[in-house]
Amino acid sequence: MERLLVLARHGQSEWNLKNLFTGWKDPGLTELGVEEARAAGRRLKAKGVQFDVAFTSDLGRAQRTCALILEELGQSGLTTHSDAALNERDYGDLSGLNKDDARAKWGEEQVHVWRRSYDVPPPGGESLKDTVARVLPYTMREILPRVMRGERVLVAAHGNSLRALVMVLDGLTTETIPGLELHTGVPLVYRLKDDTTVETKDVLDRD
Ligand SMILES: O=C(O)[C@@H](CO)OP(=O)(O)O
Repeated sequence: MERLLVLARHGQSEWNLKNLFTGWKDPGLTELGVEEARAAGRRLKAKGVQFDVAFTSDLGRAQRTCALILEELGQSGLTTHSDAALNERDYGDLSGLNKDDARAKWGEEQVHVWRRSYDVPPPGGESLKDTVARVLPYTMREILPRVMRGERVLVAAHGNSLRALVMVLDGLTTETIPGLELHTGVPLVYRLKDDTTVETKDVLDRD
């Protein structure tokens, strides 16, 4: 039995392009972001991938990416569950601020810690640990059981909400997770063993 789980970060958003902290704000995709999402769908199609169900967040950039991937696969209208549990990490008071301005104000190191550390939240926002605390229970309850009974699952979400999942799947630690970056529109194709550990992982990177 194939236990297929594909994770895809949304395509470039308007605030990614402007280098703004986004979190729970809800900007749309740029034209490049739309193309990134379609290209991700085409790369999955070239691998012969089809899905039985999809999951995404309550934010439009992820939902649109999910729909564009499915459209490229000829699977528009596939059952898709949206849930805030898969939302990007909340950047709190940093939301809407320019990342370079933030570095100038608080320093490179502090901004890197807020962006990539495990347990240090940005002011008024969520740490990755806080994000794991909502992504993981939802995944264990709603997504993993489907994968384990052979449903082919797509999860179209966000850089940090997917880092929460990749941390667990790849066995990363609080020391190694800061080094993990997920790129826009690059699907991670996981096949799991019957004990839920990872059998294979393919990164369908841009050519
Ligand atoms: O601003 C955000 O919400 C995230 C993802 O775009 O940014 P970062 O990669 O800096 O965590």
